[in-house]
Amino acid sequence: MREAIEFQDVHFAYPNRPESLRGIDVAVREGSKVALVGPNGAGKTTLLLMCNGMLRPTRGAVRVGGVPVHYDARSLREVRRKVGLVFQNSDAQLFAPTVWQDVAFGPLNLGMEKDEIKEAVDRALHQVGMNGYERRPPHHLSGGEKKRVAIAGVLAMEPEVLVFDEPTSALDPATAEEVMDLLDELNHEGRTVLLSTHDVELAYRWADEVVLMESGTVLRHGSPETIFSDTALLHQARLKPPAVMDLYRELSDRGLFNGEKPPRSALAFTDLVESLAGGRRYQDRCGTISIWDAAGTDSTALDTLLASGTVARVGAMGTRAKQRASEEGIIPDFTYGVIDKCLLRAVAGEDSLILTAGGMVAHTRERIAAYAIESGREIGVRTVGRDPQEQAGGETEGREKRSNNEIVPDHRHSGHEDNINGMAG
Ligand SMILES: Nc1ncnc2c1ncn2[C@@H]1O[C@H](COP(=O)(O)OP(=O)(O)OP(=O)(O)O)[C@@H](O)[C@H]1O
Repeated sequence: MREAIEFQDVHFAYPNRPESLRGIDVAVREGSKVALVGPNGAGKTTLLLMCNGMLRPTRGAVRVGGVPVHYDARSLREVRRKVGLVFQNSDAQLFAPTVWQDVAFGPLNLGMEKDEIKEAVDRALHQVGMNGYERRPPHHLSGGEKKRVAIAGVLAMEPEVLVFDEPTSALDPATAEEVMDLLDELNHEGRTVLLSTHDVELAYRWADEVVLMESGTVLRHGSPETIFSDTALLHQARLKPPAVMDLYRELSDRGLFNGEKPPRSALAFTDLVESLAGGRRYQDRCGTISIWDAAGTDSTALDTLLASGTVARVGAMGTRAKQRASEEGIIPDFTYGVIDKCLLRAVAGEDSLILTAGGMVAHTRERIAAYAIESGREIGVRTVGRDPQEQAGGETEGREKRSNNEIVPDHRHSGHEDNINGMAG
């Protein structure tokens, strides 16, 4: 796999200051999700500003897509087309009088034709769920909305790599999770995502790879499990372990675990505890997860499923799905960590429905199927309106009987958000 961005022995000092970066060697693989983690002043922002040539190393080299950045106007234009940078503070990024003008700024600068600009802006606003806000002044938006517009401004230039400095800082927990969902969506579309954060919970469950920085150096680059299970390393970086890792370690110290891989989510943690407690205690029969493609126009099959009363919980995953849920009058129970939450419900014997769109439909099916195989559970999965119920290995008997005895949940009028749970993955 190619490297999206490479830093080779990168040093950097702000004028009249000691070095903020002291020999950084890091490669970010194409298509990966990488978190730069470290305490205040570690050099995360400084390193991110190198990704699209906003800062130039005082020594060393930066390569984007295998090509060294040369810092002349042509090379910088090329790099900025490939790498989109979203600042920590959206107010520093948004300056035009309207949302539309703000998002159009990048494409305009790239010299796109009028029609192309319109198409790029519409597409980007749609992607982040901010269509309808075109005429609004950005400074009148909420923090979460500003962040989405800032992301749209970058997406309008169709970059291959997205770089976010502290994407969730100053956002409330639910908005932060929704922004992370959006980042996942963008990654599933094939983009590399690199972000900086102090939030160890976020980095632990989200990232494929973690780069731990301290005092302008990389202390370690590795898997989230390796980095967050190393107490001495975290101590050196003045960070604390994620809650799920803390629990895992305490239980390990009491001899309850025996070298199992540390879990990264509530789902994985629950499975681990259950297996050590002697296997399944309840509900041999798992629920079915139905998936509805929110990009589709026909909602007849969705109406039929909801009217059947078999769906105990509904999750909406991704911007398009959340918009569509609102248009259909559905109030979702889960709006983040949706697949894991529906898998947890399925294991407890409940049927659920996931609204999602585009490439996320296939991803959701794959993730459910992979979990069913991994856990040896018979979890039903089907795409609403497309295929009959499939069983990831199991029988369906008893399903209707159980649902007939349940109170029919009405997702079009009620529903609730789960409490924010730092462990939900
Ligand atoms: N514009 C600047 N001028 C001078 N020094 C700076 C500037 N920006 C950052 N620094 C210094 O560079 C070092 C690294 O700062 P940087 O902002 O990159 O760290 P960080 O890991 O992103 O920190 P934080 O998590 O607090 O945002 C710090 O010592 C900081 O004081």
